Amino acid sequence: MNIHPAVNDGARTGRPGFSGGMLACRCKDHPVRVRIGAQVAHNHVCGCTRCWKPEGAIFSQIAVVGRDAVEVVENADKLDIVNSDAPIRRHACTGCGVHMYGRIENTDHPFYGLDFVHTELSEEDGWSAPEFAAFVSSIIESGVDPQRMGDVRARLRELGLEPYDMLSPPLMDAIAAHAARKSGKLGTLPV
Ligand SMILES: N[C@@H](CCC(=O)N[C@@H](CS)C(=O)NCC(=O)O)C(=O)O
Ligand SMILES: [Zn+2]
Ligand SMILES: [Zn+2]
Repeated sequence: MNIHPAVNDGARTGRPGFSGGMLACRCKDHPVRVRIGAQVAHNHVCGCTRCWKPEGAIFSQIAVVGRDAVEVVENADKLDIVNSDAPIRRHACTGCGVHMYGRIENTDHPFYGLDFVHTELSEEDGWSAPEFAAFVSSIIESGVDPQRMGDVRARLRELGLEPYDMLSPPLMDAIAAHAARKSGKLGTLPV
């Protein structure tokens, strides 16, 4: 089962002190290069239909990093936004189709300030390893037989990637806290 090449044989662990590296698209000529000037956080595999996946993989692998740490350093003219209406504007290479970074422009979005990147596009070792599996049920929308979902979730658990049908509890909590902060209810209900 090809969950994702970066995790199929067990994911590499991140290196303490690692502070970023270079991403490159898959074009042989004039590849787009994006410098990431920090370690990523919340690395995970995502089963949604919108995130870029390598050929044959059921999931993408995606992490976040502060937008100030993301800089396109070569062939920026090859980038185009996949869907400007999506909350995450995925900047993809028009040559090879790889998504180089996803950016949120809505300052009210709970994750504003964070960009989404695929660390597998880097040759460096040391990026934080994927920690969980998000949007797992969404793989059905890509064509996976619903009857295979038990096996997929079992395989994810075997790989140490707890499956969630949206995001992990810390990220879901961050989204809810953002909403509660806006409504003025944050922390007002004692438990
Ligand atoms: N079931 C939908 C889920 C799409 C979705 O909500 N994806 C999440 C995870 S990447 C998201 O935050 N999307 C925002 C966006 O695509 O801009 C699909 O697979 O297309
Ligand atoms: Zn390319
Ligand atoms: Zn996704």
